[in-house]
Amino acid sequence: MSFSRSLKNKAQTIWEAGYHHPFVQELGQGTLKKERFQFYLKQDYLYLLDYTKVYALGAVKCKDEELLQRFVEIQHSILTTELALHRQYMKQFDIDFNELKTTPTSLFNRTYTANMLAVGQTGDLAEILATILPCAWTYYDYAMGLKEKYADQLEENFYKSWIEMYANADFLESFSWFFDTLDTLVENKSVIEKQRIEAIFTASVEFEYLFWEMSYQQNLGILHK
Ligand SMILES: Cc1ncc(CN)c(N)n1
Repeated sequence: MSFSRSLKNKAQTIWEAGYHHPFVQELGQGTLKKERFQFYLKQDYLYLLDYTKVYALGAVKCKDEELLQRFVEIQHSILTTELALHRQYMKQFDIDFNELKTTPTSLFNRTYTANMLAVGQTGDLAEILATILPCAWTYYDYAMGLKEKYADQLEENFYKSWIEMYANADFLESFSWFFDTLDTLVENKSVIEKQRIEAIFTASVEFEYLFWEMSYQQNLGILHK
């Protein structure tokens, strides 16, 4: 197995813990309390805005035109397609879009994006791909898992369009790009440099787990309790 494809196995324990987190499972069953999803939606919207900036930092470091185009394309699709679905759900929840302007970004949310933005500022392209990849890969993997596991309940599931957006076969193409690019970028790296990339990847998988937990607990941070 190639270096990039084996990263999931390196983070296996936390990867599986994320899939089995009650937030994810209840989403698949359609039983997730609306307040929890509302909390998640608002935090995730704020998260995604910062997340797209990591692509911008990656774009700055691209020497290759095709790579540059990919970074910009993925950034654009998050800012359009993914955020559009969030806005759609917000409407269904009667969340006024302006509410976001006064919604504090939770302490943990800021920690996660600050970590990625730091890798974006200080890391090379391989490290940047390692920090952003779990965001896309865990969602695809979990959504595919949920779609299959709860197939017989999917039609009545309020969260169906959320699951279907992430369990989208079109993503596969972008993953092969992620994997192949990362594998090329690590070709001449030492064992220690590769271990650092694995650690960056695993940290983002852990952050993903904690994002579910934060949303389940609707935890903005100590000062907001
Ligand atoms: C926290 C988080 N991680 C990943 C994704 C999927 N792009 C997301 N919307 N939010």
